[in-house]
Amino acid sequence: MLAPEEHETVPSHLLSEQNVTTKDVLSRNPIKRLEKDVADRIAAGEVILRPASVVKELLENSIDAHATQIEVSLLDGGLKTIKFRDNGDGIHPDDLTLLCERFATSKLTKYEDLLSLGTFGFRGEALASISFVSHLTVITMREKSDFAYQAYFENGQLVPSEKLGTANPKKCSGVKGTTFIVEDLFYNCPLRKKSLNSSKEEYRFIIDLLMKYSVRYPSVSFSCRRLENTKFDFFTPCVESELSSIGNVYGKEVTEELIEVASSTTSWSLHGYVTNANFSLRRSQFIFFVNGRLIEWQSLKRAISSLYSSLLPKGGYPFIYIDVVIDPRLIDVNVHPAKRQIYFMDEDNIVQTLLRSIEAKLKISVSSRHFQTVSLRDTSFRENIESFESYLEKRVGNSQNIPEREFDQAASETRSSIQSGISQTPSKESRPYKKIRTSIYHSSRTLDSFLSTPSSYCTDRASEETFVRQDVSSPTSSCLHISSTESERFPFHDIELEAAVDPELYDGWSKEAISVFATQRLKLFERDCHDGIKKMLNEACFVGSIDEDHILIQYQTKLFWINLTSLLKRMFFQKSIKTIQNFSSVPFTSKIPVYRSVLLYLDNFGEKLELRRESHQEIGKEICNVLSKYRNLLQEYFAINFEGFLLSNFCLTAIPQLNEGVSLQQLGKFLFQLGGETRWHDLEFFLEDVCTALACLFSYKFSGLKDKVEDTSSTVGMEDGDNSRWQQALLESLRHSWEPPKECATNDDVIEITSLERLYRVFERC
Ligand SMILES: Nc1ncnc2c1ncn2[C@@H]1O[C@H](COP(=O)(O)OP(=O)(O)OP(=O)(O)O)[C@@H](O)[C@H]1O
Repeated sequence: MLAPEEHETVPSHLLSEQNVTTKDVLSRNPIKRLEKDVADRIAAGEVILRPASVVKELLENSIDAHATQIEVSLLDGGLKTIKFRDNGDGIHPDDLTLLCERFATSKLTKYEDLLSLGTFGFRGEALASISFVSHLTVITMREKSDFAYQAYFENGQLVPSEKLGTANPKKCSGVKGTTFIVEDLFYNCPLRKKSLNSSKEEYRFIIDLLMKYSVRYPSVSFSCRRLENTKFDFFTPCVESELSSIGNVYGKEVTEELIEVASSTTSWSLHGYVTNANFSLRRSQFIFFVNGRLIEWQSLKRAISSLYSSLLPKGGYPFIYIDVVIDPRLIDVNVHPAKRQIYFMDEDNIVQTLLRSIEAKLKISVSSRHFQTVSLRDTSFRENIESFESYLEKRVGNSQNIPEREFDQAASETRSSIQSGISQTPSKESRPYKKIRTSIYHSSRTLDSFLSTPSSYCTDRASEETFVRQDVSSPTSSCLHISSTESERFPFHDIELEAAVDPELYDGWSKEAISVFATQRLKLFERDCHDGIKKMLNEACFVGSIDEDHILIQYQTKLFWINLTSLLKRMFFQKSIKTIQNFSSVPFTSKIPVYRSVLLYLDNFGEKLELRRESHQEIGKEICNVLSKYRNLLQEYFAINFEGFLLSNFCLTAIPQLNEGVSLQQLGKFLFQLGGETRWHDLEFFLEDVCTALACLFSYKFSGLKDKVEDTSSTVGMEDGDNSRWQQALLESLRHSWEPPKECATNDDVIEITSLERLYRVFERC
């Protein structure tokens, strides 16, 4: 217990000036029980994260209820409505009262049942959670029953009949199975709703989930469509094997490249399919099932990724499907609210055995590999493998034109016609993945079929005085103004860009991991700091400009030749690392069209980069695709914002504030560098590459700098030339806190040209 006087030692920062007394600060908030509905809603938020979580829970219930057909229809990516129908066992009308009550289940009666669990469900939590965060309607009918029953639920309970003005549950017509209608998801959790992605992305997550389950459950037919459409966006017929299902869902091209792996012990067995070393995807696909349950198995994912990383080309990833059946007593499924992870007693053994098995099989394919590697001028550019996501898009887009099935009508003949329609329709898609690694820099393919060549787009650099700068005249505005001479240069038929990557792919990229990276790098900068150069830069005065990159400065009695551009890059790089996750975003008043900016840059500098003119459009398109795909990461960590999903309207809308402005001319280079040179697959590389691109962007002159320069006492021999004015302003930024590395003293960034003492000696000799 604290002595009374010890209470007075409250940290001063807790006391504001507004007459807050020590007593107020110490007044306690007593512990109270949360209201039941608040507690239930919080618990529900752990189980139901997004529309895809609802579909996952309902899907698992359907499989538990022996369904062989599952149909999902969505309005607004599931945010407005999820209609989910199965042809499973149905629910007994007597069970409807408890159906959505928390901890009410037909699958578990005592704790020990967990040790022999043969179902997905066991907690009696899923439907309750859904009913706490949405309006839920259930229509269900059991076999041989005369009626179906329709029931409305809210907050875990049947809505009282008086409130509805009709019986609840009430009898209605129907077919065997259960339909769930989930409306206005998160209507009472506005923050959660806000944090969700666009409905298009939420829709993708659901399709991705259905794809994975359809591989593991080939005897179940899955379909998904937008509620407003009659045609299915995704459909899988019942097939005999997982391999056929992979072919149907991910493409025959993948199945042709798969190797089967299998292994077993007395307590577990596994089998699966993995792609060989001659084949790669642009995005990894890991599908892990344990005892029929889809899980995230991070340790296995990491181990397999590192095995393939030495075999596949940079930017190439494998397709992995592994199904493990294990004695239920050796796992604990009750470790994650959304059941995405499980605890294994024999995990290391399983992982090691599987790795050995994959390695052995891969060795065979490596020895006969037919990978062609083209040496790239700029090796960090992505291969021209068609992207997995656009491939999915195509498959999803090429949906079968199947008439809508009514919810309340049995239509088995429709189903069989759907299935026969599918099996008879040969796949028209072009080969989705290319085995041959080619650089888009050197690709001879052009996009002329859908893009007109922007011959008039080549601009004279001198006339291209297009600058972006912060509005210094208005201190309240943090917007950048563009005075662009750009006009609509060329028409093109539009191309849809890739949407953002699945955030779950980057779940290892936690805020803590990024802070650790930044802290380590900053410590390194400190350790590697050249104190002499630091002091000199702080105190030196500008003497004159040598060229765009170099200046002369005077420090004490010495004259130094400085590579200003190189020092600025180092400084802005450090500043970027320091600010990761904390950048303030500076929006452009006019958005920057990404495709045209990159083309402008390539038209001017492509030759220097040894790029063929006819490949510029293709590179531009690929850069837009990559930036569009990783837009969420760039926004979250660097405040670099994009908008638009079409090539024509894809724009850069904001950049982080590292300096007071940037040159529009440099923006083209920046976008080219960001999209073409960032290594997205690894957290450290990603952070480093984006910081490098930002450093390059901000270390060049922009017109606003000229206005900022005044004659100061630190200026000697001021020249009128354009360079010297902005170089002086940039020299000022080098005086701020940063750590010039020791390397600057040896790599010609800082060279002592002469000193007063040496000059005296020369004069003396004269
Ligand atoms: N599609 C369905 N067909 C038949 N019965 C169902 C269906 N969905 C749910 N049920 C019944 O409703 C009960 C409650 O379902 P709920 O999803 O809330 O919990 P659970 O599946 O038992 O456990 P968990 O919360 O772990 O998923 C189930 O135990 C099952 O008896």
